[in-house]
Amino acid sequence: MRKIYIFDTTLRDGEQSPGVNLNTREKVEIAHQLEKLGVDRMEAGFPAASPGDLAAVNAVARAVKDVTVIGLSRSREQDIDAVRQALIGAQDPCIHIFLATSPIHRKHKLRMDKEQVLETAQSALRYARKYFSKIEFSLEDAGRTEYDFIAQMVGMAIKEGASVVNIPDTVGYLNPSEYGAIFKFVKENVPDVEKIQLSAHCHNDLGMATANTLAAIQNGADQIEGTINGIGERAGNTAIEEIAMALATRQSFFNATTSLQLSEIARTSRLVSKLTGMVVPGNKAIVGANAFAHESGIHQDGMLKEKTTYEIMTPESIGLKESKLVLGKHSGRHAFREKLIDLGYELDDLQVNEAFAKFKDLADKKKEVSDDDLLALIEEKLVDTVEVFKLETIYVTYGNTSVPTAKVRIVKEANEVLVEEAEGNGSVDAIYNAIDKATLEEVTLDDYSIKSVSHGKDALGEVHVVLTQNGVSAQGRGLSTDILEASARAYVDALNRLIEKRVTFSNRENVKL
Ligand SMILES: CC(=O)SCCNC(=O)CCNC(=O)[C@H](O)C(C)(C)COP(=O)(O)OP(=O)(O)OC[C@H]1O[C@@H](n2cnc3c(N)ncnc32)[C@H](O)[C@@H]1OP(=O)(O)O
Ligand SMILES: CC(C)C(=O)C(=O)O
Repeated sequence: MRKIYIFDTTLRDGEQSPGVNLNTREKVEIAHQLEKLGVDRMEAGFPAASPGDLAAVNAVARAVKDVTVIGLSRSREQDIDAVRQALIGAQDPCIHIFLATSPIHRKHKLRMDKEQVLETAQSALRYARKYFSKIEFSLEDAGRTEYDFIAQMVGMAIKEGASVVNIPDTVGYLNPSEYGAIFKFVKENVPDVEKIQLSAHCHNDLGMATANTLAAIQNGADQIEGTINGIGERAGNTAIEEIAMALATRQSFFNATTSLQLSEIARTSRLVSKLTGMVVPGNKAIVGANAFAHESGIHQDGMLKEKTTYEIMTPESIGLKESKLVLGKHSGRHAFREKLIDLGYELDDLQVNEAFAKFKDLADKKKEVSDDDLLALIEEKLVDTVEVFKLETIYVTYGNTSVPTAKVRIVKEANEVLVEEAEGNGSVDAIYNAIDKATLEEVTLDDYSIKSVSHGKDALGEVHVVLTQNGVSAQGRGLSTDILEASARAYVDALNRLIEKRVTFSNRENVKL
């Protein structure tokens, strides 16, 4: 199996993401983690960019031991000197020199013709060769460069002592068959190409960075360049974790592997996200929060029966603990029952069905149903109370300059419909006055408390009330994503419990008689 060398440029091209600025301490922390991940080479920065970056590259060079540390340089002596200074103390230093080769860059940016580009790169390589035994040369914007000029530039770089030649798709313009074809062409047409390693470096402007990099591997690339989480200039670079997992998951197809410790991927991704401030989208391949999460009932059922139905790789392989079955409105009974078992509840079919119906109602109102929401629902369901009064609807009008009013519709003993309206000194007071009017129960409210069961704006609110009637007290509990509805439910629940107590007491007295 072919080994593909991993050139990580999180600390250079990744840092070129707008808004990202890593200080020396942060660069060193990421570098240590990249070393644990097992990258072969790491580009620590662009030393000529600023004294701060030069110092940071130097700190990385001194900090890591088992990785080649690289500094980027234009084809200019002053940049090469900055890399020399930055890599003092590195165990295995390497300079990365680049020059653009495409007609657009030649004409508008460099204002050079082909001959000048060739000579500028040649003299930079000659100068660098005096100080570095390892040199990578990049043909910036190779993706839009004429084939014959690519061949000429690669041939020159080989002659001038480059050990790696990189053929970047700098602006993410190519598709996989076009990018792969360049590698095939170079392999077949450039003399002595076997003396060097060929490298792929892709950008994600059209979302094809990973596909293009894999195409390069299939066509002979020895090294791939990329960043953790795919961060980088504009739409970013090839995500290293995607290449590593594609090669690992489809090993027999690509017949290529890396030396990465795959189980360090998740940790590395989290660290890079934290220190760069670049949040990983939930649906990002491999490292997004949803990459191993399943929400829909049919998928969850499949996962519970056999994980390979919906997972082509395991979360453990990238260092995560386990897959997640997220309960939401698309979930089914299998996953719901499994979650209840996890939470310590073994319910019979009837109880599961009742709780499931309540859960679906809640899931229609909430994006995700948390464990706390479920516990609250289940515990409410498990206590059987006789429902003399059942709250059907409430309607509240409130304005800070008007008197709050509430209208309730309550069904008594499953057949009598009670509808009443009342005012109050607040919305909850108006609701409670309307319930009193409808039920004709005379009670005093001894306690009212409210708390949030879960987090966020759509959290379930839980209201507790204590009602007293003729010296007998009962508490009630109401749950809803709306606190007024939770308040009404708690009140009606307490009324039902009071009535239950009343019936129990009178039965006891009858027995005594
Ligand atoms: C594809 C890539 O990702 S390449 C890396 C991109 N990264 C960066 O640019 C980050 C670091 N850059 C910087 O800090 C600054 O651009 C510096 C310090 C390198 C240079 O700053 P300045 O001297 O002010 O030049 P500025 O950035 O405005 O212009 C770039 C100059 O370099 C030239 N240039 C661009 N690429 C190269 C190259 N590979 N080799 C030689 N010269 C180059 C441009 O033609 C331009 O030259 P000019 O001033 O004669 O017109
Ligand atoms: C310096 C080179 C390799 C680069 O970053 C690019 O072409 O995107």
